[in-house]
Amino acid sequence: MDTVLGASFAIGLAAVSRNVIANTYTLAAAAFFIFIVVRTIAARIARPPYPPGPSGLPILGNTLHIPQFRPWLTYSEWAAKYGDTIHLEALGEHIIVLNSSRVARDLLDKRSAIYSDRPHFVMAGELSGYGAELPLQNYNNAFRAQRKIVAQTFNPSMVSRYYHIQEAEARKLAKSILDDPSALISQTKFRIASIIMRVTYGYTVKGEDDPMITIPFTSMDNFSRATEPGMWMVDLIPQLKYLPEWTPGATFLRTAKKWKQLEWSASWNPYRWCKDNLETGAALTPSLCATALSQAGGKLSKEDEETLVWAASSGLGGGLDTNMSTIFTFILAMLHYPDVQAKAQKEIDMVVGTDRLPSIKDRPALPYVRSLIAEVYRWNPAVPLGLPHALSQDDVYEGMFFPKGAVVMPNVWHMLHDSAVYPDPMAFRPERFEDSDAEMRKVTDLAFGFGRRACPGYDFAEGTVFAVVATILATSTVKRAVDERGKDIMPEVTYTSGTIVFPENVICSLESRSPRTRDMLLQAVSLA
Ligand code: HEM
Repeated sequence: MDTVLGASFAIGLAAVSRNVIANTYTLAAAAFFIFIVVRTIAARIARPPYPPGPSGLPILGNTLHIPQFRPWLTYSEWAAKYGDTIHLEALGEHIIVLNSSRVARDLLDKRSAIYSDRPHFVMAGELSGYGAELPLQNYNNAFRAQRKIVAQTFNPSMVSRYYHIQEAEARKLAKSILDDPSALISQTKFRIASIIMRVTYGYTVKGEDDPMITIPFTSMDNFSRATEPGMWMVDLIPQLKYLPEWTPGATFLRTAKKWKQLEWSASWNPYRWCKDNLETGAALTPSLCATALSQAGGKLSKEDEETLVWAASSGLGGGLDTNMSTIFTFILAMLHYPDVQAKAQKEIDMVVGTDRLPSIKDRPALPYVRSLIAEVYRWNPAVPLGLPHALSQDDVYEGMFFPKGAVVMPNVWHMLHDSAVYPDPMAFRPERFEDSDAEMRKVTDLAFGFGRRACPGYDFAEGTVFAVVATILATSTVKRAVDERGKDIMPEVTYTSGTIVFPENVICSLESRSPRTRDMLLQAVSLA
């Protein structure tokens, strides 16, 4: 009996203590939950509010609000409702859109010490190998070392050494479009790539199917796919990167591996060619790679060699599509605004004369052509939302809280279409600058990015764009192409979506301005 009582007592005691333990856990969990809620609310009360923006759904936040197609237009519309600074939150990621040049300057330029990081792309940056390249590189020592090399090669005092290369390719481009207008896109790509390969590796491209450019082209296409927003689940759930490659559904891992190998070849092949051909003299100087290698006597530490490889390969990545987009926008503008074209041609004829082709050194004497180019950058900037920056520590600006890690996107398109600054912003009007270089510079200061991440190829790009625009205007007139029924084709002013945008369906024909301009062009091409 005692044993039974004792056993029942023991069982009862055990039950009571299990209950007490269970209750204690429940209480502890509840207390912890309340602590987290109170702490979050307290933190929210203690810190200033986020900038205004559309209110989000629980958990998803603004995920469904984020525009995928030509997002700069939606953000531009939102500017009327939310103002210069818009806050969005998607699955815990904070996005800040800047809609005014004043705010972009205050943050991205003046506070660039903390606004110069890049967002983390798992698929593109980590898995596919593009994170080593300057445009995606985090704001760290590797970034500084690469950026120094690129800046040294393309700084304003260096760029005149490349003028003859830019002019020669511009002449070849004008002649090939004159001969075959349907080659506009392929020839522009080929000629711009030829300029960049020459000044980066001292390499002379052999033809449109030269693997030294076709491999980087494929790699750049892969890059666009790897950075496509919302395309890769692993960017939302980074832990997926730890899946074994054979896991069903993990094809992205195999794709990334292939892309990484190709990116590796795209970057190392031209570098190795340059290194192997320094002594033969085939790798020409001055050029980013050949000059750096010869200054180092052909011998670099492993770390310095990697820095050079990735710095060099950022030239095509940064310069190809941006230049192409700008040239196509110029063509589109000339089709829609023939009076602007005629006025620019008249200026070239008056200043340069009709006995020689314009050179990049003529730029200072051609204010209308400079204004026309500035208007191209303003009318339809190649990178309408800039490249996203990321914030490396918490910040407070005009009473608003910007959290560490936030992605900061300057809506350059909106800034350049602010009717208070640029009346009738959709019209192409170089006259709006009144020949003032300071006013033109306000445009390029936005179109080429901000602070410590601003485009290091700016001065060089200005040379290429000027050489192409001035050569085409001096020798030819951009006209509408004609379809098979003899009807003029006028491409609409519509653009693709994406980080770097292109006019859709750009098509034109070129007509020699005179037999004399045609002869001069042929002669320039045969000498080049
Ligand atoms: C019309 C031509 C060009 C335009 C409109 C343009 C525009 C831009 C823009 C908007 C950025 C982002 C800046 C930022 O993050 O705030 C950028 C970055 C960059 N550009 Fe350009 N660019 C052009 C030509 C070039 C050329 C010719 C090169 C090289 C030879 C180049 C190399 C780069 C590089 C390496 C970066 C990344 C810089 C970094 O992340 O620190 N760009 N460019």
